[in-house]
Amino acid sequence: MTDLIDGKAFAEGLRSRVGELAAAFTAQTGRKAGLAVVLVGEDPASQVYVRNKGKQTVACGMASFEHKLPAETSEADLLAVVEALNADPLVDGILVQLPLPAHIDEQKVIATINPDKDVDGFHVVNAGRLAVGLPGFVPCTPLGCVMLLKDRLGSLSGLDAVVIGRSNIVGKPMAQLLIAESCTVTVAHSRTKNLAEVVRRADIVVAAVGRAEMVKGDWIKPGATVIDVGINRVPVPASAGSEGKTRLVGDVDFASCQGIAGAITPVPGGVGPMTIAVLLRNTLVAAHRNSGLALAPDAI
Ligand SMILES: NC(=O)C1=CN([C@@H]2O[C@H](COP(=O)(O)OP(=O)(O)OC[C@H]3O[C@@H](n4cnc5c(N)ncnc54)[C@H](OP(=O)(O)O)[C@@H]3O)[C@@H](O)[C@H]2O)C=CC1
Ligand SMILES: Nc1nc(=O)c2c([nH]1)NC[C@@H]1CN(c3ccc(C(=O)N[C@@H](CCC(=O)O)C(=O)O)cc3)C=[N+]21
Repeated sequence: MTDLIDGKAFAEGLRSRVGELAAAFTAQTGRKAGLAVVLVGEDPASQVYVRNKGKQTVACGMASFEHKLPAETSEADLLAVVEALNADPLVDGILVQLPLPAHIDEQKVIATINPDKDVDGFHVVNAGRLAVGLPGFVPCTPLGCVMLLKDRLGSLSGLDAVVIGRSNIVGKPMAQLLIAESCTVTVAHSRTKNLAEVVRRADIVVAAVGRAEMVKGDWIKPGATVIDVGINRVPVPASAGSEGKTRLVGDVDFASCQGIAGAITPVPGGVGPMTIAVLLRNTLVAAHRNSGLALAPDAI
């Protein structure tokens, strides 16, 4: 039997702990922890994310500041918005939605965010801290994946992990976190030879590819734990009344993994909700640090 890893339920629990600590923060400081989200243009994936995030930030007792800028916004204007947020004492965390329009240099924008407000963990300072094992902000999606893995498996020590994807926001930090958990980590990507065979060695498979249902059940070692990071919107197969409708699927072919994987995250309801819950957690950690308040490392 393949167990379902209920990211939605786990994320709800995480958000309720964040909510309690956010209320305590407000009682102590007389203000709410604040998260600013900057969205440039109308990328559909980012819009899904912003919609869920805004609601959940407020539901956790934190302040949400949304800055929606037109797609034609210049790089200089965006950098000025980020600098204003860096200087704003009510803003603890800053998230600039990626991808940005092609005329804006993403690295330049990320480099402008104060690393102490970089709740996405994308700034080179935080990437470097993660690489050398210093405390800092860790990217939300991979951290959420590790939380689910540890909840399911306990210690990850000595397990073989294959991460498919090597992006700066998911694949690379995911590999760093799994190394820190003492997994033996393989990072696969578009040039990997015999991908199915590589994946078949893994006790843990993390798919972050951006290709709908690419990873098949017969690539999975029986009993392996499968974490599907993919968020792909695909058309519903043609039938009466379904014209123009879409649904979300992951990078893993969920149906063919049934009866083979030991456990698997669904899409939706798996990693996506964890990303937002960890973002709120990181914002609360930032609020404490930026106010000089202590927060036990294992408090959330
Ligand atoms: N659930 C969540 O909260 C989040 C979900 N996502 C989703 O996760 C997925 C990955 O996102 P992201 O890392 O930003 O994507 P990127 O497009 O930045 O990276 C994709 C990676 O997959 C690799 N890849 C592409 N095609 C293949 C292939 N055929 N075989 C093996 N590897 C391949 C690429 O290799 P190469 O480097 O060689 O090009 C690249 O390293 C997407 O579906 C995205 O929507 C992203 C962020 C958050
Ligand atoms: N700076 C930055 N940081 C990000 O973390 C970031 C980003 N930019 N750009 C876009 C991607 C994508 N991403 C998602 C997070 C949650 C869901 C999510 O909540 N998904 C729900 C489904 C939502 C629905 O029903 O449509 C789920 O999987 O259950 C989706 C997508 C974060 N990203």
